[in-house]
Amino acid sequence: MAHPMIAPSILSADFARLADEAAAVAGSDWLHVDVMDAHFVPNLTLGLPVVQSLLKATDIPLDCHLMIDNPGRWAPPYAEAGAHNVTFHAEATDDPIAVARDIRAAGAKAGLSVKPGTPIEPYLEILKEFDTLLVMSVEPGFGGQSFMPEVLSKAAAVRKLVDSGELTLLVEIDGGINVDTVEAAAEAGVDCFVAGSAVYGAADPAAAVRGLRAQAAAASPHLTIVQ
Ligand SMILES: O=C(CO)[C@@H](O)[C@H](O)COP(=O)(O)O
Repeated sequence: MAHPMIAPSILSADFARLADEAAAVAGSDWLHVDVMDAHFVPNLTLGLPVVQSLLKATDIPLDCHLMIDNPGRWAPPYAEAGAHNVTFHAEATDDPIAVARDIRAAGAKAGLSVKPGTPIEPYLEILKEFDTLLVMSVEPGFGGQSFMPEVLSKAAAVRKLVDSGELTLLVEIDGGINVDTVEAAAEAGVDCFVAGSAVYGAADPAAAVRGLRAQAAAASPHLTIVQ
């Protein structure tokens, strides 16, 4: 049994008030931080200095999702800074194992992310080097897009390997997660749900987090809320 983890994405928050926006989602399991470089994805967000400041402003573990080229160069400093998770894209490097090992050696959990069109089969063998698999359910780059249900087969395939004891990692999903989609993701075997607009667009973001967690727990036999 796993606790359904909710990770609000600050991409949908007010960047001028990040400390307050982190406080607004108290009770979240992780705070998802989208780092975009305008090369790997067609958008530019924030980098290491903002993450260093956020680390001082919140106790919520930071789940840094690097949508950047050359993660081998840029990922370890996020781990050294104190990020809980540092996730990079399979499509951005020829040597994901080396990047994962560097992240872990620097003290963080290592995550591998795949775009919607990237198959998971070529990466199954190396997932033992990772603590999380982040399945993108929208094209990375922007919040507020529609959920792509066709990616759920990837989450389900990895869930099977976790349940059979062949792998130990968390299955995370990112993009278009809201009250209409969270249950399908939970049924597919997701452990951790990133939600941007569904949380920060809500009148009460902390209540939205609790609501998504309760929906996920109710939808899947592998999830139960740990208080
Ligand atoms: O990584 C990304 C987008 O590239 C996500 O983290 C989005 O920020 C999720 O936003 P919503 O789809 O939940 O609005």
